[in-house]
Amino acid sequence: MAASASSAINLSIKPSHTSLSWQTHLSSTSALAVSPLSGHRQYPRFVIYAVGDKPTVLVAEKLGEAGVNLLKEFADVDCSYNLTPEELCNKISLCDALIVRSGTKVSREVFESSGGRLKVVGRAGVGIDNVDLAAATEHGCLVVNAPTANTVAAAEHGIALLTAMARNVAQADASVKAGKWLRNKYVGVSLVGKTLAVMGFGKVGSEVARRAKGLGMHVIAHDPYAPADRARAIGVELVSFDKAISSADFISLHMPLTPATNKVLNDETFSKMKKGVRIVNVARGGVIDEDALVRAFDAGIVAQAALDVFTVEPPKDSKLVQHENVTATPHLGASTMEAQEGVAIEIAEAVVGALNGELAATAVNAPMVPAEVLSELKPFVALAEKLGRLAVQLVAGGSGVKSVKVTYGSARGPDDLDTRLLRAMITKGLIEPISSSFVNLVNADFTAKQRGLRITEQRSLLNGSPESPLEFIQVQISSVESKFASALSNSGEIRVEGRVKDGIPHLTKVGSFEVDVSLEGSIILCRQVDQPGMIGKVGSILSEGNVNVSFMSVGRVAPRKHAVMAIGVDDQPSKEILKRIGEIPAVEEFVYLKI
Ligand SMILES: NC(=O)c1ccc[n+]([C@@H]2O[C@H](COP(=O)([O-])OP(=O)(O)OC[C@H]3O[C@@H](n4cnc5c(N)ncnc54)[C@H](O)[C@@H]3O)[C@@H](O)[C@H]2O)c1
Ligand SMILES: O=C(O)[C@H](O)COP(=O)(O)O
Repeated sequence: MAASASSAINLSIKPSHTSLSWQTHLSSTSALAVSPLSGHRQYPRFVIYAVGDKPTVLVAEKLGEAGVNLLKEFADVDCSYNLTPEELCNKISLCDALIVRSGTKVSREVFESSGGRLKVVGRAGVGIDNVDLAAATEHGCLVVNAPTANTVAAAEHGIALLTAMARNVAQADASVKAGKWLRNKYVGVSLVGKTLAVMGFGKVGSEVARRAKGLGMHVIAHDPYAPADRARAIGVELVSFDKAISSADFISLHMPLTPATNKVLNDETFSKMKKGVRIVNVARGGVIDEDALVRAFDAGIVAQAALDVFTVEPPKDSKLVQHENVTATPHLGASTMEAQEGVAIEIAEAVVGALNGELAATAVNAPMVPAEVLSELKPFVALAEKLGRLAVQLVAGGSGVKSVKVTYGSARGPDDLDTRLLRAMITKGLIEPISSSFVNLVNADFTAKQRGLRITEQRSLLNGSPESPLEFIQVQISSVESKFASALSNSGEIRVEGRVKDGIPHLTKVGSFEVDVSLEGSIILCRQVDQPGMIGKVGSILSEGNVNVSFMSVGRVAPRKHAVMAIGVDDQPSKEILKRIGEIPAVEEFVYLKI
């Protein structure tokens, strides 16, 4: 049995194709999108996460009863509140999903302690600043949130704080209860005609703006990412940061806590504000430099502040909380009966869906793939993974699998084919057979980058009908040796190509040889001198070994020259059977591949 042979057919893109290419240097975050969607969407079942018989869900903070009941229909539910970080780390290796609110830090240690079992973190609310998203992604753990159910509650609390602060409600209440009657001390300020700057014009910010307009305020907003037409529709002018803070009588904060918004109100920005400005914060404590706010009170810049959120919660020995011009609430923005019920249902549905293998509409660290795109790509997703598995099993040595080129043959325009899912599944197929990594849509790009695997994607634009999203997928691995030399293209890469036929993935090219074998079970690839009786010889050896053949096809260079036989088998042939195939005189090389 010889080790190699040269390929006689040159695989090239057909003359009718034009070639269009783009390259994706994979990074851990570039392909990930924060969900722009709100509300519930049903995605088709699409198993990406390993699912046990009955998963265990740890609910680490109080969750509305309806949500807990929904979880119980599907999973074993462990409601354990007030866990220390150590207790959480100890428990987590027994859990498939974790549900938290803002009071639990889901740190890198939590993911590391999970031993790979934790597949979903559900944040029963909006802010995900308490979840280490990078660590979640690296560990292939999906993070979902419940972004819509508490919007109105937070906006109402913002308005409650705004009006209570302006009329000293909390301070006056405390003094009356202390037996005092200080009518002159607690003279307030009016809201009507005053300028309110809404910082962060998202879901909560725009609801606050709407309500403040109803109170007769002049509302402006700052949000670098908000669409101007949404602001216009509510009658709000979008302005620069400096204009917003310098012209406002009241400032209400509604942006997420990010590196860009961390301590965005600080000594410098307080110094630009009008004297006597009043500040409301129902977003995140970290957007205000709390020491600078105390200094701004002392300097007479800020007259009052109403704060629902703090850098550290609960705040410890805080000069700020004790300040007489501060109205404080213990992170109550989302705490209405209605919001908590809604959030509990929203997160329970998202977590159950994710454990069932659905792609969550509220995924925070995975690409959002619309339902219709998913359903048409589904057979190609299976093909992509199988081609990755086949290609990597053909590698015999060389400099390691470092550079992989994927070509998608499609009649669709470049903007019409979302390849993130396909790329993730090819990556899964390439990496899982040669490592202990568990690769899914969440961590595929990250895992590839970690392993130094560069995947470039290229489109071969075909002339045919754009009805089907794809005609073929081709996977090429460069700078490696192959254990089946016929799998090498003329330019020396391992090359496999497949198509979907009647919904079933097929291998249609190996190196330069055209074959046609369905990618089910396993495959024997065998190169031989093309001569009569070869199919019979191999077939009878397999049948003597009780190996069922599901599919067989032969691709050849020319009659009586070299041919590659692809044989689909349902059962694993014994070593003895494989040896006997190799001993057939006309067989030049062969390989058995598990798909
Ligand atoms: N206190 C509570 O209980 C409570 C309840 C709900 C939400 N929240 C918090 O309120 C905030 C807003 O929630 P949401 O549901 O409206 O989120 P959202 O994502 O709908 O809106 C946030 C907005 O902030 C904008 N933004 C981002 N960076 C900005 C920047 N540098 N400057 C100005 N704007 C910026 C975004 O473009 C977006 O429009 C979050 O921090 C959330 O955690 C708190
Ligand atoms: O981001 C949020 O949704 C709010 O801050 C609510 O947080 P909570 O769920 O801890 O009340």
